[in-house]
This record gives sequence, C-alpha cells and structure tokens, in this order.
Amino acid sequence: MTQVAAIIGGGVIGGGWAARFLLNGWDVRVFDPDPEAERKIGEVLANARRSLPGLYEAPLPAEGRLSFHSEISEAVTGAAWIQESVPEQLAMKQKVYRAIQAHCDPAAVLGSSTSGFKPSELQEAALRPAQIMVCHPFNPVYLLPLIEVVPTEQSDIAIVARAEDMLRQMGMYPLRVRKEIDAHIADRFLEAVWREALWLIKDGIATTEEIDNAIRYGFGIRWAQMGLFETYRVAGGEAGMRHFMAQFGPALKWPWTKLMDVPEFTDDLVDMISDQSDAQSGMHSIRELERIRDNNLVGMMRALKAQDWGAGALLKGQDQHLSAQAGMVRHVADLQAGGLTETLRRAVPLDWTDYNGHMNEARYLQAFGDATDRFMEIVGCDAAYIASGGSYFTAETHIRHIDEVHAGKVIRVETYCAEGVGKKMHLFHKMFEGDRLLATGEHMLIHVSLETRKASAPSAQVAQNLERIATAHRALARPEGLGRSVGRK
Ligand SMILES: NC(=O)C1=CN([C@@H]2O[C@H](COP(=O)(O)OP(=O)(O)OC[C@H]3O[C@@H](n4cnc5c(N)ncnc54)[C@H](O)[C@@H]3O)[C@@H](O)[C@H]2O)C=CC1
Ligand SMILES: C[N+](C)(C)CC(=O)CC(=O)[O-]
Repeated sequence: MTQVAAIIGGGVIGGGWAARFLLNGWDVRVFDPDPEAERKIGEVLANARRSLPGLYEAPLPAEGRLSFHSEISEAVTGAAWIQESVPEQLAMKQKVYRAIQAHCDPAAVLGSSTSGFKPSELQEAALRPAQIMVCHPFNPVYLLPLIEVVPTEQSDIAIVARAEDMLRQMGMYPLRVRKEIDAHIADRFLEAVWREALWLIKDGIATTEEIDNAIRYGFGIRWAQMGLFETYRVAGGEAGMRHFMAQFGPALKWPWTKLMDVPEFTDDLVDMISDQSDAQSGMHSIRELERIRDNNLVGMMRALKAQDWGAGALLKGQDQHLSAQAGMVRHVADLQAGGLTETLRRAVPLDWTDYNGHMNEARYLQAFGDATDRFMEIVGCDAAYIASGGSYFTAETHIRHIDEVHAGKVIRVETYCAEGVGKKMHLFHKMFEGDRLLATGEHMLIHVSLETRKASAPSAQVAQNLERIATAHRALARPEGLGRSVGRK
C-alpha cells in the first residue's frame, strides 16, 4: 500500500521534503497557510523531477499523489511520516506539534527540520514527547542525502529506527547524532564558516564573491569527497595525521579565527552583503540558481558514484535496490517467453544533456553500451565471468537518432539478439520514451580472452544462453532498420 507523508510547512525545506517523498512513490499531503504554497512547491517539484531520477541507473517508483489541505487534521490523519518544516521559532513549532499530535497516529514518525533546536526543547509541552525527533535535512532535500537524526533519552527508539529505515529506502543517509547539542553537527560548521565570512566582509578583507571563490575553487571541492579529517590526514603527507597536527596545532593559538566574536548585524553590514550578493549573482533568478546548483550537484554526485566513494557509494547501493524493486531482469532464467529483452530502464541524467537542451548524441551510445552490458550479464557474462578472463569487445556500431529526449524522462531499451553463434554476438537495441521510438543501436560484439586480448570462444554456458535467446528472437518479427548502414535514400 502507498505510504503517506504529511508536510507541515511547505516552504524551501518542506517543498524539498515533499519532492523527495513523492519521487520515491509516497503520497504527500501538505498543510501550509501560505496561499502561494502550491505554486512554490510546484516549482521545487519541477526542479526535482529533472534532477533526482537521473542520479540512478534504475527507475524510481511511480510518483505519488500530491494534495493540499486547509486543516492540519486532514493532512496528518493516517500519515506514516509527519515532517514539520515551519519557521525556526520554538513556540511556533511546539504549538504545531500539539495540533499534529491531537490527530496523528501515535506510531507515526514525527520529524522536525529544525536547523538548531535540540529535540528535548521540541518535546517540551508535547502530548507524546517520545514521538518527536529532529530529522534535519540539507537544501536541496530532494538531492542531498544527509539527514541528522537526533533523538533524546525519552524518544521511542522503535520509531527512530523505523524513520532511519524509511530514509534509507528513499536513498538518504541518516546520521544518528548520539548526544543532542544546539545546531546538531553540520550546522555548527556552517555557523562557524558563516561567522568568519561575515567578519571578512565587515573588515573589508573580501567581498561575497571572493569568499565564494575561496571556497568553490579549493577546499569546497575537497570537502565534498573526503570531509575534514580524511582531507587533513592526506595533508600531513606520509606521516599522516600526527604530522599534520604537529605542524598546524600551534596555529590554534594564533589569531587565525574570530570565532568567539560575532559581528553586529547592523543595517550597514546587511546592506553591504546584500549589495555585493546582488552584484555577484543578481543576473540569475533564484530558480535559475537552483537549476545551476542542481546541475552541478548531479554531476559531482555521479562522478563520486563512478569512484564508488562517499555520497556516490550511497547512490550505488540505491541503484541495486531500485533495480530489484523495478524487477529488472539480470539472468536468462528470469526472462519472460515470447518478447524482446528489456535491458535498460532509467531516467535521463542532467549531465547527459547538452547545449541543445536534450540528451547528447554520445549518451545514446552510453545508454546502448549499458544495455549491452546488461544483456551480457543476462547471458552469464557477468562480473564473475569477466574476472575469470572472458568478455566481449564491441567491433562495430550503427546508431540511428530518431527523436530527442530530455533530462528526467524515463527511457527504456529493448534488445533483439540477431545472432549469437560462436564468438559473435549481434545485438539490435531500440530505445523508447513511453511508446515513442528515440533511437536504434546495432552492435556486433566479439567474445575475447582478456588474457590474450584476442577472439576466443565463450564458455559453453554463455554460448547456450545466447543461442537460447537468439532462437526465441528469430521467431519474432525482424526489427525495422536491422542491417541498415548510413546512406542516402
Ligand atoms: N532554508 C534552509 O536552508 C534550511 C532550513 N531548515 C529548517 O527548516 C525549517 C523551515 O525553514 P524554511 O523552509 O527555510 O522556511 P520557509 O520560510 O521557506 O518556509 C516555512 C513555511 O512554513 C509555513 N508556515 C508558517 N507557519 C505555519 C504553520 N503554523 N503551519 C504550517 N506551515 C506554516 C510558511 O507559510 C512557509 O511556507 C526551519 O526550521 C529551518 O531551520 C533546515 C535545513 C536548511
Ligand atoms: C542556514 N541553515 C542553518 C538554515 C542551514 C541548514 O540548516 C542546512 C543547510 O541546508 O545548509
């Protein structure tokens, strides 16, 4: 049965949560008194639809239903997860919990997006304190996986564990904060960096743009993949962390930080920062900036996936979960009789699109290459077989580009095996979006020994599986376009 999430407060963060739940197949009910909430969430959702699905190599589940409610009771009744994302005011949050708990299921997860309040403060004066915990996300919630989960000693640990499990199901990374503290873990860093930045501007040392450049051309990229301690361990050279601390430990006593002081937030300082920020970024609307940010995040996270590292390793694990959930065939024994073989189903990633605003021609080959890899796996040429020394190399390819497709759209590939005899594997892929034919790809592959790098016979099992599929496909209509070459009519 479809699970229901209630989003209480649908601004920047509530909108991001709504998108994360919806695109993972949950129904979402929103309660927000802002008459503009529906429009704003619609815009966040549009950004999420073009960026999140393409992070994965398998399709997300069918999108859930989104509804808006004028009564909090209507939104929360029967919901398995209630996420509070109202403004950062303690009294307001506490009042909202009382309204929620008067109607919600006592076993539901009741998470708060609070950036800084401790869960014990949120629990004060609640009807059922044990149900409330901090689930602190990062903007954009639909792309960034981290959720700081902060319970208290009063918390119902079964609900906390269930919340963490549900977050993992949605491809997120719950980081349990073992001891509550103002601003949790991550926002303590952000606050420290923010304070330093305010001083640098106030003291006329740097502009908003220079500070952003100091981050994005250097340590910001480094932090995204190794964090702080692993980065500094490497910075210690061969002697590692101890050497790093010996060298930079004394700096702790030097005036390298103004962290204990907070610059006064005068009108002058606010004006100076706003003006500099307008000059730096005012040529882009906020929605444009969000799309630029999302393009960059998707590219970086997919690059980390190729390295099986950090947030990318998390994506890789989620790929396997989504692939199994979508029923993608991985073995010849699981093929349905009488049809073509589905070898790829996924959304078009943002970083596959080009200056023409659609999927770049090279990515058609990438998708067909991935489909071929899957076909090889299905006939038994899987990772273990390849590790044992046998594989296929592509000898010839012919692609027809028939129609365009855009980021976030689900494409699928059906594969016809035209020949599977001896060393040869002759495949004809058709790529679709829905029923619309986008491209065909014809590929001749030759089985090789990875030791001699020369053509060789496949194992008896692979040959038999291949022959079985080729025989079944010969009984089907010969695909239009098979055997065509580039030429004028
Ligand atoms: N903006 C950010 O970068 C992040 C914010 N957070 C936290 O998320 C929470 C929400 O922040 P934002 O989304 O940035 O604020 P926001 O101002 O964009 O959205 C707040 C929303 O709550 C609605 N609202 C006000 N009173 C309400 C009520 N009684 N019931 C239901 N809805 C109500 C408002 O109409 C508004 O749409 C805060 O606790 C904040 O600390 C967490 C992570 C990052
Ligand atoms: C600025 N902030 C404290 C609201 C930031 C966060 O809470 C997390 C984020 O997304 O940066």
